[in-house]
Amino acid sequence: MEKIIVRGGRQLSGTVRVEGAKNAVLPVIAASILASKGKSHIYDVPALADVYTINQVLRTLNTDVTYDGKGHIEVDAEKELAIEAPFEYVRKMRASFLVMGPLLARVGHARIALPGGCAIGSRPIDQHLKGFEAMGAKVEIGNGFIEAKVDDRLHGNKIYMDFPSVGATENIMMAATTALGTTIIENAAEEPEIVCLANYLNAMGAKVRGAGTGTIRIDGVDELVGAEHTIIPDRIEAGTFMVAAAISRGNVLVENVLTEHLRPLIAKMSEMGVIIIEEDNGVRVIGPEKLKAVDIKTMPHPGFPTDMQSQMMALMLNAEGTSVVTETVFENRFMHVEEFRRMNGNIKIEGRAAIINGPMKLQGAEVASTDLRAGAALVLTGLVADGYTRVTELKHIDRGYVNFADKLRALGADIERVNEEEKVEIENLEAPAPLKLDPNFAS
Ligand SMILES: CC(=O)N[C@H]1[C@@H](OP(=O)(O)OP(=O)(O)OC[C@H]2O[C@@H](n3ccc(=O)[nH]c3=O)[C@H](O)[C@@H]2O)O[C@H](CO)[C@@H](O)[C@@H]1O
Ligand SMILES: C=C(OP(=O)(O)O)C(=O)O
Repeated sequence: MEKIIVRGGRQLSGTVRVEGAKNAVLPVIAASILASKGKSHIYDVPALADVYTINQVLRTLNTDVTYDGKGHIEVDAEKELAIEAPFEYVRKMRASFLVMGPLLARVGHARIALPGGCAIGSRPIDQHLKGFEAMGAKVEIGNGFIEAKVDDRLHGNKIYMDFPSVGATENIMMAATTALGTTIIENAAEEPEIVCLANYLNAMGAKVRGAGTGTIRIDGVDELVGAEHTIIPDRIEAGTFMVAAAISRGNVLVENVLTEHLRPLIAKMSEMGVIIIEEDNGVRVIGPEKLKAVDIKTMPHPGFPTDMQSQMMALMLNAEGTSVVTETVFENRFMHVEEFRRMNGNIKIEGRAAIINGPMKLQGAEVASTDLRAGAALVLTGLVADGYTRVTELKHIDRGYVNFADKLRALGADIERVNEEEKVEIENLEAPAPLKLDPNFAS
C-alpha cells in the first residue's frame, strides 16, 4: 500500500507552480464531444487520475483522445458517437456524468450509469435531470442506468435551479448549446470553472452569455466545431499550497494563480494573520508566528469554497482561540475530523458545524484520506505535527493533485511517498515512487 510519510517541523520556502484546474478541465473534456467537425486542442491539462478517467469515458463513446501527459489533449469526436458511459468509470469519478448534456445535444440519446453516493454526501442529480426534461428529454432510471432520449432536438427553456449546482449548470449549459431556441438558466452556479467552460463552448461556436453570474443565456446554434482552449489555474490546488506555506510559518510564492478566484480564501487567511502579497506572477504567502482563530461557512461561489474546508480546518488547529467551520454545501463533509482526532486534534461537531479550540499540540499518526481534499489536509497537518504522519488511501489525493508530495518536498518539506512493503530509511529520504494510478478505486 502506498503512503505519504511526512515529518513535521520544516518551514516551507521557494516557489510552486499551480496546474490547470481539475474542476475546469473535466467539463471541458466532456464538452469536446459536442464538436461534430474539427479537432479540439486543450492546454494546461493536469496529469490527474480524473483526467485519465474522463479520457477513458470519451474513448468508450467512440472519440479519439490523445493526451501527452504534459498538458496537451487533442480530441477528435467526428465519428458517430456511442451513447453509453458504464459504471466502471462513473463510480470512479462522478464528473463522468457530465457527458450526458453533450450526448443529448449531439445524438439525442444517452445512457449513463447512476453515479450513486460518495463519502462527502449523497450528491443527487435531480437538478441535471430537471433541466434535461425541461428541454424536452424523456428520462428513465432502471438497472443502475439513467437513460435520456429526445424525439428530435432539445428545445430551449427557462430553467430555475433549486440550488446553484456546479455540475447541473455545466450539464444544462452544454445540452443547450445546440437546442432549438434560447435556454435561460436562473440561479446558475457562478464558479470560475463555469466561465472557463463557457469560453470553450463559445470558441466552438456556441452562444453562451452571462456565465459567472446567476443568469446564463444560451442561444442554440446548429453545430459546434473543435477549438483551442487553455484551462484556468486550479484555485483549490493554489489554496492548498497557500495553507501549506501558512501552517509551516513559511514563505512561499504560489505561481500561476488568478487572485480574483481566490478572494474568499485570501480574506479568511488574512483575518488569521497570514501575510498575503499579490505579485505579478503569483501570490506570496508568509505564515505568521501566531495564527488567529476565524469562522468560515462554505457557500457556492463567491462564498468560501467547500473544497478548501478541510485544509482551512488544518490551519485552524494551529490558531489561537475558537474557530467555527460551518459546512452548508455537502451534508457529510467532516469525515476528516475523525482523522484529525487521531493526530490529537480537538474538534467538536455540532450538526453542520465543527468547533475547534486551538492551538493544539498535534502528533503524527497513521491516518487515511477520506476524500481528496481531506487527504491533502492531513498531509498539511503532518507538516507541523510532532514526529511522523503516515497518510494512506492516496488514490483520493491523486484525483486532484499532481505530484503533491514532490511539490511539497521541493519547498523543503520532509516528505516521501513510499510503498509500505519498501523499508524506507526515513532519515535519508530518496527519490519518490512514480505516480501509480489505481484503475479500480471508487471516488
Ligand atoms: C468536478 C467538480 O467540478 N466538482 C465540484 C463540483 O461538484 P458538483 O458539481 O457535484 O457539486 P454541486 O454544485 O452539483 O453540488 C452542490 C450541492 O448540491 C447538491 N445537488 C447537486 C446537484 C443536483 O442535481 N442536486 C443536488 O441536490 C449536492 O448534493 C451538493 O450538496 O462542485 C462542488 C461544489 O462547489 C465541488 O465541491 C466539487 O469539487
Ligand atoms: C469534491 C471534489 O471533487 P468531485 O466533485 O470530483 O468529487 C473536489 O474536488 O474536492
